[in-house]
Amino acid sequence: MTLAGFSTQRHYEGKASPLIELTRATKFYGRRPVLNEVSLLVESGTATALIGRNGSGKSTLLSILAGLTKISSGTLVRYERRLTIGYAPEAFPGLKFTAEQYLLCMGKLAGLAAAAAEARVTELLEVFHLEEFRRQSMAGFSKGMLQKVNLIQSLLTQPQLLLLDEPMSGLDLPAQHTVIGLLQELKREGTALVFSIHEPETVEALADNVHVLQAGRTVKIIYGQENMRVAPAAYIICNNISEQCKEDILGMPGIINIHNEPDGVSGDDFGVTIEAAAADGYLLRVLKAGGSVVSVEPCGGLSAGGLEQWMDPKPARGGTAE
Ligand SMILES: Nc1ncnc2c1ncn2[C@@H]1O[C@H](COP(=O)(O)OP(=O)(O)OP(=O)(O)O)[C@@H](O)[C@H]1O
Repeated sequence: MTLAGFSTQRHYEGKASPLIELTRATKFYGRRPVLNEVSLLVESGTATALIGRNGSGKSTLLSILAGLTKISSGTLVRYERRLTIGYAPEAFPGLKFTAEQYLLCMGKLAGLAAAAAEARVTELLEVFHLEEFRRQSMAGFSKGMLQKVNLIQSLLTQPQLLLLDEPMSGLDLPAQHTVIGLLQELKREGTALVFSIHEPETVEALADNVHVLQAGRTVKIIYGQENMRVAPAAYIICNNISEQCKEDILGMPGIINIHNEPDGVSGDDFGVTIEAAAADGYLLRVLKAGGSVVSVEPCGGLSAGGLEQWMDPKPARGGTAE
C-alpha cells in the first residue's frame, strides 16, 4: 500500500504536538444537552477512539471537531492557524454523480490541482478495489461501496487531523484491513486520528487513547496502548444459578461483563466474560453453589479498561451502561 506523493509533504519527527482542544464543551439540541462538559486534547501522530453506546454523542463530538457543529458552551481551540481537516461522516448519501465526478470535485475543493486530484483518486480507487466502478452512478452503490467513497474523499489530501465516524461501517474484512493499514501509515506520518468505533479490534489495532462517552458525558479516558492491552479471558455459560449466587458473582474480581441474555436454549443460562486468571475460581464457586457449567470458551477482551461493555450490544448487568 502506498501513499505516493504525500509522504514527503510534511516532516513529522515523531513528536506529538497539540492540534485542537475542546474544553468543557456542552452541546444542547433544544433544551437537551447531548454533550455535557466534554474535554478532549488531540495531538499530532496520535489516534483517539471514541466509544460509547448508540446516541452517546460520538458523532456530535466529531462534527464539533470538524467545525460543522457549534458548541453551546465551553471552548474549542485550534493550535494551528490553518489546520487541515479530513472528515468522513457517518451517513453518506448515494448521490447521482459518478464516484469519479464526486471525488474529483472534492479534490478540487480540498485545493488539489487537477492532475494531482486525478492521480490520487485513481490510487485510492485502486486501493479500495473500486476502480471498475469509477464511472458508475453512486445511486446504485452498495452501503460498503458508498462507505469506501466516503473514506476516499476524506483521504484525498493528507490532513493534519482526520475525523472518521464509524469508518468500518459496512466494510468487508479485506476493506477493513486496508483502512487500518492506511490509517496506521497516516498516523506514523503525523496525522492525528479521531474516530468513533464499535469494533474492539480496531481500537486494539489503532488507538493510543480511548474516550468513552455515555449519554453525552465522558465516563472514562484511557491514555496509552499499554493500558488497553488484550488480556486472555473466558466466556462462560452456566445454569441453575440461584439469585443469591448471581448477586455474589457481581462482586467477584476479574468479571469483565455479565450477560443477561446469552445465546442459549435453556432460558436459565447465565453468561459471564471473565479474566482467564479468575475463571477457575469462578467455576468452582458456581459448582459449589449447585450450578452447572454449559460451556467455556476462550476469548480476548479489552479487559484492563473493561471497554467491551461500552461497545457490546448485549445488555451488561451490574455495569453503568444505559
Ligand atoms: N441535529 C440534531 N437535532 C436534535 N438531536 C440530535 C441531533 N443530532 C443528534 N441528536 C441527538 O444527540 C444525541 C447524540 O447523537 P449522536 O449521533 O452524536 O450519537 P452517537 O454516539 O454518534 O450515536 P450512534 O452510535 O448511534 O451513531 C442523540 O440522542 C441524538 O438523537
